Amino acid sequence: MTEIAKVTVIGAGLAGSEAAWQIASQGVPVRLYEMRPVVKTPAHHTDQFAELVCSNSLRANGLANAVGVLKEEMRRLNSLVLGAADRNAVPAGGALAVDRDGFSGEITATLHNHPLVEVINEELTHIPEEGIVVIATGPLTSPALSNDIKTLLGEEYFYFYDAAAPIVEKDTIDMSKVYLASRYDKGEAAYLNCPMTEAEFDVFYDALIAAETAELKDFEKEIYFEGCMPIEIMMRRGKQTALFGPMKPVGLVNPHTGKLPYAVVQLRQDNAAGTLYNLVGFQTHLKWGEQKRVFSLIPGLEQADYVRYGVMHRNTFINSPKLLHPTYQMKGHERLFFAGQMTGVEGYVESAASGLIAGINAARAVLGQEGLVFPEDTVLGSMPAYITSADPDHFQPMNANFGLLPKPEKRMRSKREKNELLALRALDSLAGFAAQTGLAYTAPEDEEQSPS
Ligand SMILES: Cc1cc2nc3c(=O)[nH]c(=O)nc-3n(C[C@H](O)[C@H](O)[C@H](O)COP(=O)(O)OP(=O)(O)OC[C@H]3O[C@@H](n4cnc5c(N)ncnc54)[C@H](O)[C@@H]3O)c2cc1C
Repeated sequence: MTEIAKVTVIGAGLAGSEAAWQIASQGVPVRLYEMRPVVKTPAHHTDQFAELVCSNSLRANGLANAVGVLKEEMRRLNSLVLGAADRNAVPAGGALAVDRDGFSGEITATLHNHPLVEVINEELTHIPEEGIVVIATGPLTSPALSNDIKTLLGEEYFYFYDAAAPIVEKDTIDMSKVYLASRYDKGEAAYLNCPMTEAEFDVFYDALIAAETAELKDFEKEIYFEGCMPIEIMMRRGKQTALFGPMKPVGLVNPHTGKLPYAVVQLRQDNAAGTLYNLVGFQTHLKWGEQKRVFSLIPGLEQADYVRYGVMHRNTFINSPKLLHPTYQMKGHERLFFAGQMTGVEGYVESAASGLIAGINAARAVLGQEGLVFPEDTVLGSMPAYITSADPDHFQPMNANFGLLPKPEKRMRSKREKNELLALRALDSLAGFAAQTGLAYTAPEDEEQSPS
């Protein structure tokens, strides 16, 4: 019998651990490289796999929230990370929070004890030149490997920090107050514009410069020197600065009044489906609650729902819209897979979810099977669909959210009903996909017993 080739997984974080598990679960051997504790990162404290570097919460657990649906999908596909999280859960209301040592300890032991997993505690400084490789080295990828990846991808497609503006759901914008226009009517009217009077701008300005900001970690302080300025810092330099910058009204006559507004906040379409819009130039370091409070002073955004708040933090990630297939394979280098935060998915669960898909597909590549593109109406599939189809010129990482899923066929009365429908549709779609592709799938007990 011919020996099955080993897959190399680099990084035993949330994504790499899940990827290694999924590969080994398909009978394919894995060589898993983890540099800790030999080489440390600025945020990890232990030598354990899948260490949670900050909060011990994996966020909402129910189906009312997209990240809850994502967890349920992962449970059904035999996820190591979700299994360990459920077994090490601590009381946290509607959230899934874990005993961090128990959680990471279980994942570490499971992989160490797996007969198909060889663990090597070593920093890889170069991408191996042969074989199938999953690169899952996370937001704090070691500098040597970062340089090697940057050389492979091209400097312009590799980023060291994430300076993202908030993103809102289009359905929650008050469309009676905003207008569609491009500056000087050039090209198609691509922006939704939120106009402000001088009095509205003054109130907004005072609230913004006094709002509370999140604390920067020491290793994140370099960010501001890379030429990226948070909106609140720009505003603190003087009231006029933003009026000549991101809030400049020139060329944006308000068709409701026939006049130029005093200031404008522009919203740019963020996904192909047109369900999400970002606040152009509003990268910010304000605390999330403060963003909701201050940005609700922008006409049209009073009731807006945020699928992602603005952030500025150290984050190694790549331009996935240019570089990746939805299988998490690199275009033109299909033996290389990327997984985790570095692909532009954001969060513990999302990182593990991308590891799950990359792992399944890496094993399939070794076995000579075609890669699987998960359906876009599952939360698992909506993430690679987003990161590989977003605008490459303004690409920023993204959390799981219902705005990434195709709209329901019929209009629902309330957002709650719409989300319920999207959640059930996602789980149905995953069950159908698993049946069709032969993916190992565990139905929940009530589904198994149902007569249909
Ligand atoms: C400071 C900080 C706080 C965060 N807090 C949260 C939070 O509270 N909630 C949340 O949902 N998300 C949070 N995130 C975002 C993100 O979800 C986590 O970083 C998550 O751990 C990403 O998973 P990952 O598998 O991509 O990377 P990681 O979990 O970081 O795993 C990458 C692994 O690769 C290893 N590695 C790196 N380079 C090499 C190399 N050259 N050779 C071998 N091994 C290597 C690292 O040691 C690490 O173990 C935070 C991120 C940061 C940076």
